Amino acid sequence: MNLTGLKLSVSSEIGTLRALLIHSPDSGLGKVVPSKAQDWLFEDIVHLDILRKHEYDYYLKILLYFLDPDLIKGKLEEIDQSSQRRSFFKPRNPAFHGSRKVVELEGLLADILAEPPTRQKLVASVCALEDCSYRLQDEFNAMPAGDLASMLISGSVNGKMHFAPIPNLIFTRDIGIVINDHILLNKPAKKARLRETLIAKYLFFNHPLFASYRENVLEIPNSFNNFLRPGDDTDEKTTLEGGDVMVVSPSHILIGCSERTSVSGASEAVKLLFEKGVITKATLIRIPHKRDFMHIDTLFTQVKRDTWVVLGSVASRQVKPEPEPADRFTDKKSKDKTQIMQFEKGRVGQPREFACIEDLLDDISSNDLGSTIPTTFIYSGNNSFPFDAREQWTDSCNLLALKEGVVIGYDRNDKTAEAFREKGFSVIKAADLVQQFENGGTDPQSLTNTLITVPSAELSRARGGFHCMSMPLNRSEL
Ligand SMILES: NC(=[NH2+])NCCC[C@H](N)C(=O)O
Repeated sequence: MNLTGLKLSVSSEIGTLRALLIHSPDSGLGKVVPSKAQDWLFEDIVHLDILRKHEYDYYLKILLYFLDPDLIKGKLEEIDQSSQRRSFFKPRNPAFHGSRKVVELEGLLADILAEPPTRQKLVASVCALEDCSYRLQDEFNAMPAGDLASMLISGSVNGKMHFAPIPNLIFTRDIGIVINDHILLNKPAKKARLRETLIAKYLFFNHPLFASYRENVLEIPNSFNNFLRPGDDTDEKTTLEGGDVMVVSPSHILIGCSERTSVSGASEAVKLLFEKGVITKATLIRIPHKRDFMHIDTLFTQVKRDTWVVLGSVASRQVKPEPEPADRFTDKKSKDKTQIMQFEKGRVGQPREFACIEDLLDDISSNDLGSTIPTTFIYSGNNSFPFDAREQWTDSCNLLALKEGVVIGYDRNDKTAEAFREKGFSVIKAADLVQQFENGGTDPQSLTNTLITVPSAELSRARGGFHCMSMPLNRSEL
C-alpha cells in the first residue's frame, strides 16, 4: 500500500477526525475458546459472522462516509450484495476498500513484512515470545507477506493454529497514542496483549507511512531496577495502555492509573513527554483497579468542548456517608479510591489536586478549551442504579467523537441514549444513517449533536467500545 505523506496530528478528543488506524475483526476472534476467553480478555466467545456483518461493518461504513466518502458513496448497494461476500471489508481481497484515511493495520503489517530485514526481526521476536521452534520460524520466514501478516495476527494458517490469536487487536486505541505529532508506544499490563505491542512497535518504526516521524516515536523505559524485582507481581511494573491516555488539548494530556497503567508507567510517560516538549501539562487520575474500569476511557469520554459522558458513581463528587463503627476496620485500599493530580512542566511546589473527575473535566472545558457555558455531564444509564453500572459495563461511556458533538457508540445502552436525548441530542441507528447518507437525505457535514448507535450484542462481549476501537492519527484542530 502506498501511504506516504500522512500527517500525524492529534491535539484533542473531539476535533473532526481525518485519519485513524483500525483493525477489523479477524478470524482469530472466531477462535477464542471458552477456557481461554478470560485469559484473552474476552468475556465470552463471540459469533464472528454476526459481529462482522451486522455490527462492525456499520462502524466501518460510518467511518468511511465521514472520512473517505468517495470510497463508499453510491456503492452501498453493490458492497452489500450477498454475492460480494463482504469482499469490500476483507483486507486481503482485491475489492478491499484500502482507505488511506480509515487505515487497516493488517495491510500495513503485510507491507513491512515484504521487506526481508524487517520480516526477519519481527518473525524472530514473535517466535521468541510465542516459544516457536527454530524450524517453524524458518517456515514463517518463507511465507508470502500477506499470509504471514494474517498468521501473526490470527495465530493460524491453513487451518493450523500455531499460537494464540490476539483478538484484542481490534482495540487499536491501546497499542499507542498519537499526541500532537508524536507517537507514544504502550507497555501492556496483560500478557494477552504483548504480541500486539510488538507488532505496533515494528509498524511505527518501519512503515513508510510513519517515515517522517521516526524520531517522534516515544518508548517508555523500564525503571532501572525492573528486572531485579522478586516475583511476577505486575503491580510494580512500568505499564501503560492507550485507553488510559487522553489528549484533551494541544498542551494537556490525562493519564489513568488503573488496572492496566501503573503509577510508574504514567510517571515515565510524563517525564518523557515533558522532556521532548510534546506537552506542558499532565493530569494523573487514579481510578479503582477493577476489570469493569480497566482504562479511564471506560469511565468517561468527551462529546463536545463543554459536554462529557461519564459514570456518575465514580466521576461525581461523592457525599461521604456518616462512618459506621466497623468502617475503621475496612479502610479502603488506596487502589480503590479516585485521586487526581495535575503536573505542569517547570512548576515548582505542590501539584494541583481535584476533588473528583467532574471537577477536572469542567476545568478542561472552561480553562483549556475556552467554553463559557456550564459544562454538561451526560450520565451512563441516566444516573440511575443499576442501569448506570450495567450500561457502563457495555461501554456507554466509551464513545468515539467523529467530530465535535457527533459520537458513535453501542445501541444496547438505552438509558444512556435517553440521557443524550434529554440533553438535546438526536439518537440515530447506524443502519438508518448510512441509508440517509447514501440517498442524500443528510450528510456528515450537516450532522450536529448526534449519538450514532451500532448493533452490539456480540461486539460488547469483547469488553470495549468504539473509543477503544480507534487510534486517531489526525484530527482537525479545535
Ligand atoms: N481502551 C479500552 N478501554 N480498551 C478495551 C480493551 C478491551 C480488551 N478486551 C482488554 O481487556 O484489554
